[in-house]
Amino acid sequence: MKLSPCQKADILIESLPYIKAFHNQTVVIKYGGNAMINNELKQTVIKDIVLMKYVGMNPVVVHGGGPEITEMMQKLGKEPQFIEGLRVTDQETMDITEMILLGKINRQIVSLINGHGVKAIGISGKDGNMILSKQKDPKLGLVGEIEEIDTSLIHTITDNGYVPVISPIGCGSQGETYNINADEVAGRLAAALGAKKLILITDVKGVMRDQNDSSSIISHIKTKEIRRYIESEIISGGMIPKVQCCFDAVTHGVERAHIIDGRKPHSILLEIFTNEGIGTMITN
Ligand SMILES: Nc1ncnc2c1ncn2[C@@H]1O[C@H](COP(=O)(O)OP(=O)(O)O)[C@@H](O)[C@H]1O
Ligand SMILES: CC(=O)N[C@@H](CCC(=O)OP(=O)(O)O)C(=O)O
Repeated sequence: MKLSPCQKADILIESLPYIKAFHNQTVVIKYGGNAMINNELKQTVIKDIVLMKYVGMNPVVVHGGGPEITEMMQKLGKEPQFIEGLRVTDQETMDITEMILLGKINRQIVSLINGHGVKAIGISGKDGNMILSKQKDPKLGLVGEIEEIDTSLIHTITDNGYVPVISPIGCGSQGETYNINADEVAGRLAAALGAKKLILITDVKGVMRDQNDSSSIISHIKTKEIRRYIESEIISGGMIPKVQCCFDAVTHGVERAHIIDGRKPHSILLEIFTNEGIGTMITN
């Protein structure tokens, strides 16, 4: 369907209230590894982030990369093991994780954003001692739990017009390196930055009552309902850290958190610039 110039102008005008509401506001976007399925879709996600920056918003990107870490571990003959969605991380796994997240995926996202004329800077939670962490549970090895986030480096980056791209790696008080679930980093960071919105991009339509039935999507969840959904096992596996991080964010001042489908082209724009919204919205 080809739009007339007037129809195109109408669409732009429709987005005006959203552009106004989000002007100078921080939006934390967590780009999950499962949603990085092909280069074309990656480009649409990146273009949405670039557009947000050009229209005056302040996007902060936290990326995952679980599937690529798993692939590299298997190539190197290591069997990945997860407990409640978290990767059991020995020293060798930590080295692989840092190499893939910061050395590969972070660099790729930075290059893609830079390619559109917006300047991005890639960092991990170790830079500037940003994400101070401690061991979460000895049985998980070097998996980190966030103790404190120092947002001063992010402010320095954004105040100078750059888009920060953050790998979910934390530092211990004695210089240790920790592997942190990217959803957890995004939720805590959104709260620490006082973000207006947190958007988690994944590879399902949102939270569904029945995972095999995409029409069963739950479009709005209130924080007080989350526990019931987890206890009744409607929400399980990798969706648990996601809703928990949304809970953390919206109970610490973030207005809304959204779980949306990165397989749908321009899902971020649909979420921010249209009335309908997509995926699952979580509010307090
Ligand atoms: N109620 C639910 N609705 C949708 N997905 C769910 C639900 N409960 C569990 N899941 C699982 O959560 C997964 C998303 O988490 P995860 O694989 O960790 O994504 P990501 O790599 O984007 O962080 C889905 O692929 C699905 O298998
Ligand atoms: C402790 C832990 O599990 N860390 C994650 C970090 C990457 C991540 O969270 O990636 P996704 O968002 O793509 O799942 C991992 O090692 O896979």
